[in-house]
Amino acid sequence: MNLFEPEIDKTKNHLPKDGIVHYHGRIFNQKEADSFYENLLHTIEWKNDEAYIFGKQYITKRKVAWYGDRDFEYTYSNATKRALPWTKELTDLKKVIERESGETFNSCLLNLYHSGEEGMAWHSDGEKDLKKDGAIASVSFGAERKFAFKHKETQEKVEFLLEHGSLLVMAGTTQTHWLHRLPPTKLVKRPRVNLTFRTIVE
Ligand SMILES: O=C(O)CCC(=O)C(=O)O
Ligand SMILES: [Fe+2]
Repeated sequence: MNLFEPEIDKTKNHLPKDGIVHYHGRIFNQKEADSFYENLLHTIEWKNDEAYIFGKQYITKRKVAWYGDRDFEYTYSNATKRALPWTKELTDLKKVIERESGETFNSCLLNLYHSGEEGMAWHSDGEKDLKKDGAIASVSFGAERKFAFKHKETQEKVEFLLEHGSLLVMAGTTQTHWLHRLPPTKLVKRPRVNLTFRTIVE
């Protein structure tokens, strides 16, 4: 037992109702996490995201990339994207995440936030291409950032600090009843890479 780091209960549901969120904490040690972080920054085909809102095109500062088992098409914010084939590191990472979470995934959306000024607004990942109530595994590398859930009716909030090399799993009816966001902050200057492993239905 480590007396200095609090034990994390990976089986604890952090949502009080209407969904399941498990936080596994840091599942990679410092060296492994540093290595994935550097590797992902340099090997992923990062692109600025585009969204169409009321027909007007917006380009995000945050960069994104999408990988999958096949060249899936995936639509959100009225823009259609096509998945790239898994890289060696993503395949390795996916295996570890599937073992740790007990779930399987066929695609991954990656986000690169250059600093705390970039975040993601309240949303849920309930697009029609996604498996209904399918688990989403969120892996974080780089700067530690706050991550929040808000219940769609009661506005109840649950917050996390997503650490370097950590895993958070959203499951059950989480996307139906809860929103989540990555709040922007002036306090964080370093980049963060996030991967969300998902299941697309064909
Ligand atoms: O960066 C994060 O931690 C969350 C990303 C997210 O919610 C998404 O890609 O749908
Ligand atoms: Fe999301």
